[in-house]
Amino acid sequence: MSRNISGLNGIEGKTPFLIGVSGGTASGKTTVCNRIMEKLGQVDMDQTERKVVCISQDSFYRNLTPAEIILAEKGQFNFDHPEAFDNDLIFSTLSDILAGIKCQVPTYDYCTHSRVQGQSITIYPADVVLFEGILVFYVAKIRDLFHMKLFVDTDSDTRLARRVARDIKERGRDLNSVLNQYMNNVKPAFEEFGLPTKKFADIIIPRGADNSVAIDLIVHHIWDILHLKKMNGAEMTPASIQHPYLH
Ligand SMILES: [N-]=[N+]=N[C@@H]1[C@H](O)[C@@H](CO)O[C@H]1n1ccc(=O)[nH]c1=O
Repeated sequence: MSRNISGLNGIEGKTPFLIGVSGGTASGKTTVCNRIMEKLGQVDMDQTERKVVCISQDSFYRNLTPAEIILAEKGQFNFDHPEAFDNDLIFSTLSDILAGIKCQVPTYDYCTHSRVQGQSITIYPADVVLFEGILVFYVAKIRDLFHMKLFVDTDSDTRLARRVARDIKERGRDLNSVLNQYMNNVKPAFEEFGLPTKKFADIIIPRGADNSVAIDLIVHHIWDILHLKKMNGAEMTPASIQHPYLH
């Protein structure tokens, strides 16, 4: 989802500030991204037009083989495993985004467990790009692309309650299949693959989108970095602010 916080003006060729947002299923990753986009608009009103874009890792689920589709329809395919994603496509797409190149992102359908043929979302060059998902920090070459890494740390019982409500309401599931999938795949995969990536985060956000103090701090830091970059980057940067985005 892309949001123009003050008018469309993606800057061709400029390197966007790339933020990775990870956390367990239903931890509030997407809501945190939306709060950051909204608040950046409020903080940044006096700046030149700035474009902020949010992309989901779920858009990059790989195509399944016919046998895997059958497993998925029985709730037995592990969508929480790193190999469920097209990681090479994620890497090449984020690399294009960092080069300021317009690119396409696939459209994924949770009900058919497959990409919608012939449909994609165009991502135009932006100032800030958020990339959110359960395993965005798992693959090192992808993890190393981010200028900032956030981990949304929400209690697992809260996440399960939200997940049950969401999957029944939005993804056409029944209670038993959601709980079985959670116990057999989602929970063990998060403990084996997702939780260990918390150590790569620059900022861990307890309670997710409810934590307005953390989100305000993050938004003001993003604004400072963008503002310093606009003031011709490193030579204007106080020694106290050393950030890879500025060099
Ligand atoms: N099952 N399961 N878990 C994954 C994962 O926890 C979550 C990631 O947003 O979406 C779920 N997911 C992904 C693809 C899909 O076709 N169906 C689905 O339920």
